Amino acid sequence: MEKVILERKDAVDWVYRGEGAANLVLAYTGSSPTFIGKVMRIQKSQRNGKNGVNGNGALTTHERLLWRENKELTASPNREIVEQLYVKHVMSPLLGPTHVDAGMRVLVSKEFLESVEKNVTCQRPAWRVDSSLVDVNRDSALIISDHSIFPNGALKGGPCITVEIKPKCGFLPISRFIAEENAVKRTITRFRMHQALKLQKQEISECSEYNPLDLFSGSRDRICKAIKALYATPQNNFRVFLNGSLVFGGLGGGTDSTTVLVGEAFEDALKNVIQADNGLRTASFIQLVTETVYTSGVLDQLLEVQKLDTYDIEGAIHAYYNIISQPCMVCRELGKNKLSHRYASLHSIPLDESLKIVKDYLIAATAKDCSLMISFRPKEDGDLRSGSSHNAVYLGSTNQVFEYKVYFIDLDLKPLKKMEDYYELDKKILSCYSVKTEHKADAAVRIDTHGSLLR
Ligand SMILES: O=P(O)(O)O[C@@H]1[C@@H](OP(=O)(O)O)[C@H](OP(=O)(O)O)[C@H](O)[C@H](OP(=O)(O)O)[C@H]1OP(=O)(O)O
Ligand SMILES: Nc1ncnc2c1ncn2[C@@H]1O[C@H](COP(=O)(O)OP(=O)(O)OP(=O)(O)O)[C@@H](O)[C@H]1O
Ligand SMILES: [Zn+2]
Repeated sequence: MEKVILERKDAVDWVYRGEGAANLVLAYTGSSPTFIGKVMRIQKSQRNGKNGVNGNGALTTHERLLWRENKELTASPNREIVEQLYVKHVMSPLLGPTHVDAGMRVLVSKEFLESVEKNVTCQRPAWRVDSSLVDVNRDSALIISDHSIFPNGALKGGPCITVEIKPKCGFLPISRFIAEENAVKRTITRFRMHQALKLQKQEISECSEYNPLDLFSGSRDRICKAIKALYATPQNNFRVFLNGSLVFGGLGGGTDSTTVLVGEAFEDALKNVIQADNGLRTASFIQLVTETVYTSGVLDQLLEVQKLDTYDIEGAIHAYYNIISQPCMVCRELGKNKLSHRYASLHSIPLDESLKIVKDYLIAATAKDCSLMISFRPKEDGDLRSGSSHNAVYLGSTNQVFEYKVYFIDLDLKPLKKMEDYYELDKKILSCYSVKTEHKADAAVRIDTHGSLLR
């Protein structure tokens, strides 16, 4: 960890970049070489007093058991160090170290955090301010490379455009532990079903047409379809930054927040990057992102990690109860139901096996929730051979070559306790989706009856 301690006076150098449910991210505007080209990720606390299930402490006893093979994690004195080491020792080897920056921790004083909080409040979305605030009781924050610029600064080496994508789960589960009445999970993506629940809860105003299976398909056409859908309904799955400033998508995470620069304004923002006539740049940009996702193959690696979830929550939840040595609440509920014997086998497996099932499930959960940031800058010599540490991609429509880099962000460790929430949310998503499809089926029958009557 850096020996410096950031004090109140240092807060002015850090400006609001964005946030998610759990963290606030700031960009550096000062002149210290240690921080140039970096962002700071600060943990937040929830105003309702519940700090989610993440908590502030180190690993719980059961989590220590779960991660016992990762000595670095179990030896960590607090959650912040655990989080950083989880990225470094668990996620980075799985996703490829060239795509992950685990960051470095820096000490911060309470006054620094209080000052940062005060400075950025007016830029945060009101609903985020209402629900969370900077946790001023932490004594460190994470310093990570700013993935929305290239390492040598914002503008040196030409303009940089970055797309941030939160792809979510890219496969359909096939676990034999999925109950028959939930078979829809095998054919409809979790993303699509979750959209119905989010719509019902008014978290979004319309359902996205984005299909994660397209993005992960490995087919150029389907990847392009996915990017177009993300552009049409960005929610919290798609953002674009120009030289580190947000130019498209919602500010502050969340699913349906303010969209900045649409249509012509976005076309305009692209003008120094994409050499096409006005009105044609957005289409070329979508092509560039498509081509890069396709040729980089970076999502193949992510999909492999997501697929560590082989049991689905309907299977993994039983292993969870084995680990915490408590009566399985799920089997208890299913008690009188004849289906419960399906899960009996899971309660007689060795502890090691339960630990592996749940550990893999949680690693997969991280991979299903992370985002990737892909940055581009035009390559002046037009040479596809790299010549630098970055890869290059050719954009046919404008005859340009771009250097690009890909990084994963938000690779947080999911707390063990969240298994129960995962099970409950899965039930909610399914029940909301089933009600919706039943309504549709009813309506179809009514139309049909009506139609038949008219014939
Ligand atoms: O459960 P999901 O799929 O809704 O994912 C949650 C995300 O919702 P999303 O559907 O992507 O809008 C959610 O994102 P938002 O807050 O909606 O932007 C978080 O990423 C949450 O993770 P954590 O609790 O901060 O560790 C995510 O929780 P995890 O399931 O990854 O633990
Ligand atoms: N290394 C980085 N470089 C540039 N921008 C970043 C970086 N890390 C995060 N950001 C920006 O900050 C936003 C919030 O960060 P992050 O996703 O880590 O927050 P979170 O609270 O963990 O999110 P979630 O709601 O998914 O839990 C991101 O959506 C991204 O726009
Ligand atoms: Zn059970």
